[in-house]
Amino acid sequence: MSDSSSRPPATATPGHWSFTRWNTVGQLEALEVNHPLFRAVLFLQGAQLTHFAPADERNWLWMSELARFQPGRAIRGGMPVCWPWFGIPARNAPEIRKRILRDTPHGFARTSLWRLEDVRESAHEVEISLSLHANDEFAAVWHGHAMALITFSFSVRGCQVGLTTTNLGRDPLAFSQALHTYLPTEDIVRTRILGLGSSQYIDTLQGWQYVNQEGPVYFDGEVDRIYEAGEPVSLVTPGNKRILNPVGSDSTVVWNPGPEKAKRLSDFPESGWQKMLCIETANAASDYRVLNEGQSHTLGLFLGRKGKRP
Ligand SMILES: O=P(O)(O)OC[C@H]1O[C@H](O)[C@H](O)[C@@H](O)[C@@H]1O
Repeated sequence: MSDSSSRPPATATPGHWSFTRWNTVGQLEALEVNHPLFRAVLFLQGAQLTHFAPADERNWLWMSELARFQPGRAIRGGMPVCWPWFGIPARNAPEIRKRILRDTPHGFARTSLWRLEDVRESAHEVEISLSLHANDEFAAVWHGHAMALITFSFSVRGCQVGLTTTNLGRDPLAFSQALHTYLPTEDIVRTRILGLGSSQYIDTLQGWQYVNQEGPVYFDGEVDRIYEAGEPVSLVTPGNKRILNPVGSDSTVVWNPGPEKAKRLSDFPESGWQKMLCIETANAASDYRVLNEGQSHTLGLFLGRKGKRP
């Protein structure tokens, strides 16, 4: 269900662009970028990217065929923004937990309406910025005052994302977060991640104990790990090689629900776990951040082809 037009939704700043237009998908507004060199789809809800690919290539992001596009409902797939906390509140540091008033995972940014700040287009690149002002409007959910500004830069080389958090409150702000990238694979058991080989991880499925990673990460069933590493990683699937270079991150979450959890997940096909995985560029577990009044921190990533740099 999609209605393409260049008419902005009532809440958005109008703009005149060559490659970017408004599109309604289900009940949500999205910006659709159809540049001669690449295509992208970015939702105002959650500032969630659901599609990025160079022209004539398939989506570099995995999207659930059961995803629903409804106000207040997390979109299953693409690149959800987990902010201002990652994971379940109970597993966050006390300074983060004390600000959380509703027991929902991954914060409220992914289900909130972001504001379009800017669209900048050129012959080689399109940049889109959106903001979320977390103030009294979120007082029932979270106690704090902060601004999130996210910028996506799309080019034929790949997709760059920068999420800057600024503490607008007086007290120190502790927060955790992730750019929760869903990636496709042709076959999860023939998929591996390189670059995490000399780190340790928290295995959330084994009582949150620390485990040393040796060699590439392989998948054979459910995987849910927080690596204490912010190094560039490579994803090698039977058909593709991608790189994911983090910025401002010292933790990387690797997740695949496996066959049992797949049945319990919302908007997720039962066999979907065989065709996807998540590599989440994060500030999670002990890598959470604290900002004093007026300070900012940027978490970012570059998703590209292996062997090519931004
Ligand atoms: O179902 P969601 O709230 O979107 O969470 C999906 C997944 O996100 C992260 O990767 C967590 O580590 C997982 O434990 C969780 O299942």
